[in-house]
Order: sequence, then structure tokens, then C-alpha cells
Amino acid sequence: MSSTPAVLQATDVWAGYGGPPVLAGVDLTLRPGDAVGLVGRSGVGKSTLVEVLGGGLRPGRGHVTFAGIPVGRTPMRHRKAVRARLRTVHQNGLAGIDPDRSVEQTMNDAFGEARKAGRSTNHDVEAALGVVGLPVRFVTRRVGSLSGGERQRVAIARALAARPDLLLLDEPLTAVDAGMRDEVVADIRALVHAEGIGLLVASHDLRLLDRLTTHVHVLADGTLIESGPLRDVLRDPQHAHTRELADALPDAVAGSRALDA
Ligand SMILES: Nc1ncnc2c1ncn2[C@@H]1O[C@H](COP(=O)(O)OP(=O)(O)OP(=O)(O)O)[C@@H](O)[C@H]1O
Repeated sequence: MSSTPAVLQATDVWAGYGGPPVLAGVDLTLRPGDAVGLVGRSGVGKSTLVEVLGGGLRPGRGHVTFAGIPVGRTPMRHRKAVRARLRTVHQNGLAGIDPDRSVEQTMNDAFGEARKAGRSTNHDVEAALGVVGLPVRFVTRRVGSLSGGERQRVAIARALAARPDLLLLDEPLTAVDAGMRDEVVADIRALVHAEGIGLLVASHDLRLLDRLTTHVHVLADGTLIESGPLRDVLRDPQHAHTRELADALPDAVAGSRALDA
């Protein structure tokens, strides 16, 4: 077990929406530069966990701290600084982005916010868009006029602009076509490695997780039931829920061929 202090720590987190709890005692530790995946069946609570970790949903029980500061109960004066250091990109890519602002304005806003929060950024809109495979001609487009995949990529570029300590990605590239995805993933991966940005990626896309993360956690029945490098977890699943995920990708178990394709 590493002795590096945790950047994000979730302790006995319970959360839901008024009915039976979706999360029922999740413990999770992320250390600086970790690249971790979150997998599990549809509806198991991956997005809920991402929301709780990012401070968007308050747990009913337990707590989450980011750099020792309670997430979601951050005093107002620290909120901007935490927001710059801990970024979430939601599934639809639109949350928190004004559809009437242009891509350039959106990126400038992100750089401005990051600067105010004391982050050092290169304030290079073209380079920031390049990381997610968007050509510079997109700068004049209104965010609301973009396709789903383009919007997702702007949302990621905007989050990365702040050079956060930790980026939470919830199904980040679902709307991006498969041909483009590998290139975008490679560029994101190079940037997060170079800048030491930690990642937590919730996704059904095992190929994406294989490329972006070193470990995965499997979420089932409200808790993290097993963890390890993705290929090991798929090759030798310890729980029925994990076996189900592995069975959906039989080649991955037999030598990870599907992941290499
Ligand atoms: N705003 C909400 N109000 C009520 N129930 C919700 C809400 N959001 C999610 N849920 C329910 O909570 C459970 C977990 O949903 P969540 O979106 O976290 O799962 P998920 O693992 O991310 O699913 P998927 O893989 O399909 O995106 C589901 O049963 C869902 O219907």
C-alpha cells in the first residue's frame, strides 16, 4: 500500500435518491496521478458515485474529502480553488456549460477561472482543443450548435484547461465515433501523464479503460466488490457480477484479444 497521502478519499459512502440506497458503504482512495476505472452493470450507481466524489451529490452517510477538505461542504472561499483542482465531466458533456457561448469563449472562461484559482495554464485554446481532436475552426461555433461528440470533447478540453489534480470522467466519449476515439484517448492519456493529472473514469467501454487506466474497481450491490488491473480482473473474476462483465467480452478473458483489437 502506498504511503503517498490520498488526494481523494471516500469513506463509508451511502447515497441515493430517496429510495433504497444506490451506494451502500463505498470506500475509495485515489492518490496523486492514479488512473482508475469504474465498471459495473448499467444502473449500478457509477454516475452516482462520480457525482458524490465530485461534490455534486451529498452522501446520506459517510464522507468524501479532497486534499483533506470535505467535498460538497467546502467553505465558499475555498470552493473555486477546489473546483479548479477537482473537475468532473458528466455523461452528456453539457452540464455547467452555457450553450450560447462560443467554444472560444468557453475555453477562455475556463482558463480565466483556472488562473483566478492560482493554477498555471498555458492559455492556448488551439492546443487545448487539439488534445481532444477538435480543429481550431470550431472556436467560433456556439456550444449549443455542436454535435454530442463535439460537445463531450469541449467539456473534456475545458476540464483539462485548469490542469486539475484530479479529473472525474463519466462515460466521456460515448458520442465520439469509434474511429476518432483512439486518437483522442491517446492524446488525453499523453497530457494527463505529462501533467500528473489523476483520473477516475466510469465507463462500459473496456477498451477505453484499458488505455486510460491502470486499475479498475467493480461496483455492484452498492459497494466496490473487487479491484485490480482491468485485464487481471476480467481474466480471473472473483464475483458473479464481474464474471458477467467478463462474459460480455469473452476474448478479453482468453488473452485480452478484444482489448488489443
Ligand atoms: N436523479 C435521480 N433520481 C432518482 N433515481 C436516480 C437518479 N439518478 C439515478 N437514479 C437511479 O439510481 C440508480 C443508479 O444510477 P446511475 O446513473 O448512478 O447508474 P450507472 O451505473 O451510472 O448507470 P449507466 O451505466 O446506465 O449509466 C439507477 O437505478 C437510477 O435509475
